Amino acid sequence: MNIIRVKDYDELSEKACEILRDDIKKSAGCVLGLATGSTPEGLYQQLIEAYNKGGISYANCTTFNLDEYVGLASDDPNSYRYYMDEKLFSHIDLPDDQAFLPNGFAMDPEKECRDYEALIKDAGYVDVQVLGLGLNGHIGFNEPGTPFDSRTHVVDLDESTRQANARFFHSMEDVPKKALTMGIGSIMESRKIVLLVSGEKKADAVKELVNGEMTNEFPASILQKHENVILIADEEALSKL
Ligand SMILES: O=P(O)(O)OC[C@H]1O[C@](O)(CO)[C@@H](O)[C@@H]1O
Repeated sequence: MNIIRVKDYDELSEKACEILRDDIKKSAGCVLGLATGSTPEGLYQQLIEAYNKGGISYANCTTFNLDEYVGLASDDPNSYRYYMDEKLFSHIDLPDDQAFLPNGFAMDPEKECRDYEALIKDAGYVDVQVLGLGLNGHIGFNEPGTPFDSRTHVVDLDESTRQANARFFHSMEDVPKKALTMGIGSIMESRKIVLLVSGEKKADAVKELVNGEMTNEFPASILQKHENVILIADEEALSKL
């Protein structure tokens, strides 16, 4: 794992933007894997700024997001589709029909998961996947105990994950109990992974990620096995290494 140490969150966002921008420029048909949560927000802002300066186009890119809550419509401000539209898609020239997220409102969620896998395969798999890190080591919504070879699937969210995300909802009861997520096996097929971690509260998780044993009780530990992972982390997140 290649670790890039940065001073703070702003530098983390700039560094991640540089990497993605170079990949997008290198391959016009770049397939991007995208994440939600608080951590990539700065990256998306940077990407918008870079786009506004010119010289970069998403017209031939395809994007696949990691996950989506079950039961939230795309116009629900807490859905990840809404998040992506607001924070990135509506500001760049990525065509709507090239931006994919699992449909949390699908009538048949299992079929939706199979179809999502097929779409990723048809696109030639993900070139560069952006990832955040959950406090319990989750990647996407793959909670502890998820098999390393899992494909896109429906998950019951951990109570700790629901609590961590409750800040976005009116009350704890409003936080969905299920989600659709790309599996760990699906994530591992990405050619390159850019993992973003910021802040002191993630320091224990980073220590486990880098020095812990590889176990599905800490899903992100599988990344030790991937040949092309770049961890961009700030000083606080790296403070326990
Ligand atoms: O960046 P945050 O908000 O700390 O979230 C970390 C991870 O948790 C999730 O938000 C899911 O709980 C992921 O989407 C994200 O990668």
